[in-house]
Amino acid sequence: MTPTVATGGPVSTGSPVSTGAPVLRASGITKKFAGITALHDVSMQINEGERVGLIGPNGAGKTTFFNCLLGVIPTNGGTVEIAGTDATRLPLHKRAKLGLGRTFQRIELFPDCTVRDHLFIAERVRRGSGRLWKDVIGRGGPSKEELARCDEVLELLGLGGLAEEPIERLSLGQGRLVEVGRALMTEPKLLLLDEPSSGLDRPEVAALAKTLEDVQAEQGFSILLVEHDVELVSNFTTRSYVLDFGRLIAEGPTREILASDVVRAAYLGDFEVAESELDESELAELHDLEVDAGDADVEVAK
Ligand SMILES: Nc1ncnc2c1ncn2[C@@H]1O[C@H](COP(=O)(O)OP(=O)(O)OP(=O)(O)O)[C@@H](O)[C@H]1O
Repeated sequence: MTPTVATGGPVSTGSPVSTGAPVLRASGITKKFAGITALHDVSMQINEGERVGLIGPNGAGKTTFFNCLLGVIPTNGGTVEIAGTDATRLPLHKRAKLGLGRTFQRIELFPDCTVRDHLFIAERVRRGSGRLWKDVIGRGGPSKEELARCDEVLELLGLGGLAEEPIERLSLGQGRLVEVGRALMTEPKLLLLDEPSSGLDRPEVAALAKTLEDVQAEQGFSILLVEHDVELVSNFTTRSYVLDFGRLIAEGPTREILASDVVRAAYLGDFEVAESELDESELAELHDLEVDAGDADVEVAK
């Protein structure tokens, strides 16, 4: 299908969005920092059970958009609806209660706490049971029920055998799964993944993607994936949105989007450099970007 350009709006392939109920509706999100408009009137809809990508060059506004959805930073305009509830004025923790879960790009775990401890703390926060003060004075150990729920999520992620391990003994890939596990304890309707492939090699990325797919199939939440790894986005998501200089320049089925001229020019165009000018690690990164998406192969000037 040939993408069409809507006047003044993003390229759209016109293919239908999944028909599940919306878990996220963001409309007209605008964010200004001193001197720059980081997001101009950006809208997005994600439906039940979808896996959606958000891509764009460095500085395009992906993290800013993510933070606006989560309520980490205030917006200068627009609305955010989570599972049918207007969340525009709600703080972070209330958006989490409505069903927004997240992982961090830089792993934010405590090195000497165990894997199970991380999930247990998330479970306490989810329940808002008011027992956190007891934890502070060392009298708030986990109940059988809480432990069972932590272990259920750890099993789901294939981390059952690592429950007692301190985080510092884990590989980066396992650490990312703990991040995911912590987010799952809040029973998200939409899981926001911030660059989960960062620092992982190809087999680790493939294993992470497979685990996420399996867990999603079991639990039915939706995923918004912010990623630089185009191969992962291409294989993992069915629809994508593309930001460039804070504007939405394309949206639609991921492979069609990646093949569109406007996206290649804005996003992949960054990589149209002579191979001879690249060092080994840059060549490896470029190789990762050579996505076979119909005619979407990245052009490399020889
Ligand atoms: N706290 C801030 N104060 C001022 N400017 C900011 C702030 N956060 C982001 N920006 C600017 O907003 C724009 C969008 O940045 P953002 O980090 O959202 O892009 P990004 O697409 O996530 O980039 P990357 O892929 O490199 O992470 C950039 O010009 C950035 O410099």
